[in-house]
Amino acid sequence: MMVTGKKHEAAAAPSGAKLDLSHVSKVFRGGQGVHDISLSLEPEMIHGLIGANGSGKSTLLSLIAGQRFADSGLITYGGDHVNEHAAALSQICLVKTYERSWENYSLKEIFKFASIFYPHWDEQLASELMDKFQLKGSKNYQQLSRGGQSMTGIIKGLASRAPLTLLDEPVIGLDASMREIFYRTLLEDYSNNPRTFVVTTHLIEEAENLFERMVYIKRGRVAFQGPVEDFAANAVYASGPATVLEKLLGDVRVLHSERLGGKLLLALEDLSGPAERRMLQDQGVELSPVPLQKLFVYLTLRDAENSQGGGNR
Ligand SMILES: Nc1ncnc2c1ncn2[C@@H]1O[C@H](COP(=O)(O)OP(=O)(O)OP(=O)(O)O)[C@@H](O)[C@H]1O
Repeated sequence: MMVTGKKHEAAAAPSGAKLDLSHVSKVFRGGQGVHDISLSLEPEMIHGLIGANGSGKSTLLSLIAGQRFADSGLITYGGDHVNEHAAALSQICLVKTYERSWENYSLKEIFKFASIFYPHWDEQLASELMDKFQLKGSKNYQQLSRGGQSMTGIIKGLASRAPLTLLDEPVIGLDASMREIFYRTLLEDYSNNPRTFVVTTHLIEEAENLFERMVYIKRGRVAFQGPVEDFAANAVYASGPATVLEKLLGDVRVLHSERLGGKLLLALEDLSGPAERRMLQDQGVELSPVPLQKLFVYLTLRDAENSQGGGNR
């Protein structure tokens, strides 16, 4: 995706602070929530936060933004405890999927409040985005479509220029062209004003090019954190003669299987190394990468099937 555009003239946001979570837990009645999460998010990167429905993404974001208190553990931003330092909070902008506190307010009022709260607010960017999304300042948040409500959140998130911006499912309800506007604007603004983003989404295929780092949450625990490439590196599609690949069916490493005539397609995790890859290729099996979205779907389905047990990821 091309990233071009002019620089906006808002006050430069201090960037580069690190977010650290140490043994953070928040457990709701029923046992769900987040459990013993330790994470360090490198500054000035776009981090993807992915996980199945109910895995704890929104809970984690609200803890980071200081909007919930953890039962245990410590969250610091630039060394300051997020629940105790108002200064740290004005540097962190959380955009929720739906903002109850915005009900009864017009967009003009919402952005006015935001401009007071966020010291690096960029009015010019906010008004450009309102034009791009064809939003009127006089409209009430509640009167907007689901997509319009997401656009309002996106404008708050981007125009806040907060050094740490947390976007919880920002593209819900947006059609394909509006999602494209969002992805392009995010990249453009990030490149002109580097800062840290954490973005959750279920549309991984679309967003994967945005992400430099990824955190994968499984049932409230961090199952993976690191570069996106590393997440997918150990999985491979193997497509070839059923007679060869059938021997692997039943192997715990098989994430997915599909028959196509006399051929079998397997998604395999953790092939033991180049020797095993060569051995399969010598028998007419083609190996290719598993797209991130597919891998996520296979892992999530396996997780749901084995919810009593536990895999590595
Ligand atoms: N206030 C609450 N009281 C009780 N349980 C809660 C509360 N908030 C969240 N939970 C539970 O905690 C778990 C994690 O919820 P959370 O909203 O963080 O998941 P999520 O990964 O954001 O899900 P989704 O992708 O569906 O938005 C879920 O099982 C949810 O039902």
